[in-house]
Order: sequence, then structure tokens, then C-alpha cells
Amino acid sequence: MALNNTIYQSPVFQQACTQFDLAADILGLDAGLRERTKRPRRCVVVSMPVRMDDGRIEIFEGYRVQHNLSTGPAKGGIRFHHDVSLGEVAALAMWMSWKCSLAGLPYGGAKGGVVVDPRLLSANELERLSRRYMQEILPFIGPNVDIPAPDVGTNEQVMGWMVDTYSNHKGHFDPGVITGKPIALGGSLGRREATGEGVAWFVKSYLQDLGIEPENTTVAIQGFGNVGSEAGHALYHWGAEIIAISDYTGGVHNPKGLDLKAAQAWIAEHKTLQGFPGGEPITNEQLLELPCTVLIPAALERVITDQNAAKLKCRILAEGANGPVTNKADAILAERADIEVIPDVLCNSGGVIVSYFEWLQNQQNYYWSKNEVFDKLYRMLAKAKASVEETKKKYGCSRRTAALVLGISRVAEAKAKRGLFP
Ligand SMILES: NC(=O)C1=CN([C@@H]2O[C@H](COP(=O)(O)OP(=O)(O)OC[C@H]3O[C@@H](n4cnc5c(N)ncnc54)[C@H](OP(=O)(O)O)[C@@H]3O)[C@@H](O)[C@H]2O)C=CC1
Ligand SMILES: O=C(O)CCC(=O)C(=O)O
Repeated sequence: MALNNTIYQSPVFQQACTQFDLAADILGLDAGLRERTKRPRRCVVVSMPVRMDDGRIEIFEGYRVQHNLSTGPAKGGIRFHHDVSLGEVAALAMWMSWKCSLAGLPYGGAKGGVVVDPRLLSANELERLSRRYMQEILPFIGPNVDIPAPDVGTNEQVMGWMVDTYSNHKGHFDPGVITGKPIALGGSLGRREATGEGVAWFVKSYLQDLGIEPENTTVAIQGFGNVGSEAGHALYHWGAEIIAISDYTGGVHNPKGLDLKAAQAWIAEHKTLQGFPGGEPITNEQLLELPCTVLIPAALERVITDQNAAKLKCRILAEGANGPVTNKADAILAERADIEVIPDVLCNSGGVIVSYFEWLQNQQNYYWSKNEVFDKLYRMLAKAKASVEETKKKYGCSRRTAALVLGISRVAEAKAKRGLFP
């Protein structure tokens, strides 16, 4: 099957394209510029032999899709997950382009992925796979070309191995090639918390607009990894009750509020939430339909569909995950004046914004305090929120389309100014 077909047949990629088309219609983009702006610029597919602990060689498949390189180096995370596909990575790369553009970052958009369940690998196998992936994508990345970061299934340690592999190849330490690194390797204070902290900032800001106080706020979070747990802790410390959380194995619900520290300790000991005694077990699907003030999907794409969108019982839907709402569900939510949707490209942009700060600190070799990082982050989030609200009002469209209008228009303008058909 042609590469383009593999990408275009992916439901996640189609979802991103439909969202793009709605915004492009409002912008009146002509056909040539529209197609140029929508399509991924470069898709790298690699196969990686890795020696397993038992001596076998296993071959893994990986991807790096650079959607936009016209407005700066491409930027976006690397996902290790057994369901990763090229189409999914291409959609995630496209969303990175609009996210970076909306936040005003001097970056294009990219995403990477490896088809693997990292929970099934030993630490040594994971290190070998991470290093081999970096070795394979090395010719296509660099601090001024494309700068990866963590996403689902990867973390600071994986970024540490990757920056080491890259630096060994270059012959000198080059921390600016990766963000979300350990602090000891030039990582930024606050990057680990940044995405969840940003999600919490938006939730608090929109709740304030609605006149809802922390003590009257209940929160359900699907996915208790980096984004979900940091958002949960930030909202818990603010005074909200976190009534449900989940991971791959399912969730736990307590209408009186969960003890997040105890949940984290349980996960550290048992690897999953399964069996956590702080509440009643629920499924990931049930969690989405719980009555709550704030629902935060913080796991994978396409969990809110035409089957459950009408059944949501939240006041705010804060998209910590990328692409959690299908197009059909979006249409249903557009009719529901009782739910405010904070779209992914706005809601989870705190992560890439602090990645930008990390890259700047690496370039300057001058490091900031956590307060400086968060102070600058909050100012950028407030600016992005204000511009989205203004655009939403101007065009009378959904908040998602307004965010995409802003993100896409800046990329399209840069492409047009560079000369569309050089
Ligand atoms: N990390 C970042 O900085 C950013 C991440 N995002 C987005 O946020 C989302 C979460 O990323 P992140 O927190 O980094 O990833 P993590 O790998 O840290 O956490 C993912 C969480 O989702 C759970 N999960 C995985 N599969 C499922 C499933 N099928 N149903 C329910 N839960 C599931 C995982 O459970 P288990 O641990 O059991 O596998 C884990 O709790 C993704 O959409 C990502 O693209 C967006 C912006 C930045
Ligand atoms: O921090 C980054 O560079 C990218 C984060 C990311 O992958 C995302 O925002 O989806």
C-alpha cells in the first residue's frame, strides 16, 4: 500500500484532516496552500533490531513524521505504545504544528513512535531500543532541525539515553537535540510537571470564568501518567476533589475524593492502579460518564465518540490527551451549551512551551529557576487563551476551530511568504 494511503486511511489522521478543513474553510485557504499546509512534509519509517535479554533479536518498527518545517525546527514527542501506527503519528505531528503555532513558538511540528509495549521490556531492553531508535532517526533530527521530547510510554530516562546516543555520535554533548531530559543532562526545572500544570491552569481559569469555586469542583481523570497525575496533583492542591482516576487496567472512583498520594504510592509498588483500595473499581468507559465538574481525558485518542458524547456529565472537558474527541462527538458537543471544551492544542500546550524554554536554556547554557519557568509559562498560556476566545467570538465557531484557525493561519502565512511553489 502506498505510504500516503497508509496515512490517509488512518481514522486519527482523518480526524485531524476534518478539523483542519473546518478551520481552512473559515480562513478561505486556496486549494494549493491548503493541501501544502495539511500534508506531512517528511515521514521516516525505521526498523530496529534489538537484542533481547534472552539472546533473541527482535525487530521493532518506528516512525518520525515531520509535518511542518517551514516555521522553525520541528518539535514533538516520541510515543512507545503497541498500537502506534504511521497514520496516528502523522496526525499527532499535524496537531504539534498547530499547537506550536498557536502558542507562538518558533517551531514546526513533528511526532515519533515505536510499536512496542514498553511495560513488557526489561530496563536493559528498553535502553537498547531507545538508543537504536535514536541512531536510526539521527540523520533527520538536530537542535535546528527537529527536537523530540517524551510522550506516552517514554520519560526523562528514555530522553537521557537518546541525548547520550546523539551526543556520542556527534562527538560532543549536545543537549538541545531533546527536551524533557533529566535535570542532570540540561533538562528544565518544571518540564516534568509542565503539561499537567498547564492543563490545571486552563481548568482553573475557565472555572473562574464560570464562577465555580475550588471547593465546588470535582475532577475525573482518564490516564494517570505524566499528564493526568500532574494535572490531578495541581488541582488537588488548589482545593478540588479528584473523584476518579484510571490507567490501562481500569479506574477507581470515590465520590468523596481520592487520596492521590496513596494512589501514587500504590502505583509505584504495584505498577498499576488495579486493586487500589481507595474507592470502587470502574472501567475507563464508566469514568468518562461520571457526574463531575471537570473531565480530563489524559490517555489516548478517540475515547469520546458519538456513543458517549451525549452522556458526558461534566461542566468542563479539558483535553489533556491529544485527539480524545472524534469529529462526530465534536458535533454533538457543539450542541451542548452545558459543556465547555478546552481543546488539546490549547489545553496541553504547557508541555511544549516548557520544552521551548528548555531548548532556550540549552542554547544559552544559562538555567532558570522553577518560578521563572512557571511565571513565563502562565503568561504564554494566558495570551493563547485570550487569542482563542477573541477568535471564537469573531467567527462564532467552536473553541477547537478557533484554536486551529490561529494555529493554521500562521503556518499557512509563513508557507505563502516563503513562496509556495519555489
Ligand atoms: N507528556 C507530555 O508532555 C505530553 C503529553 N500529551 C498527551 O497526553 C496524553 C498522555 O500522555 P502522558 O501522560 O505523557 O503518557 P504516560 O505514558 O505518562 O501516561 C499515559 C496514561 O494513560 C494510561 N493509558 C494507556 N492506555 C490507556 C487506555 N487504553 N485506556 C486508559 N488509559 C490508558 C496509562 O496507563 P498505564 O500506565 O497502565 O499504561 C497511563 O496512566 C497523550 O495523549 C499525550 O500525547 C500532550 C502534551 C504533552
Ligand atoms: O514537549 C514537546 O516537545 C512535545 C510534547 C508533545 O508531544 C505534545 O505536546 O503532544
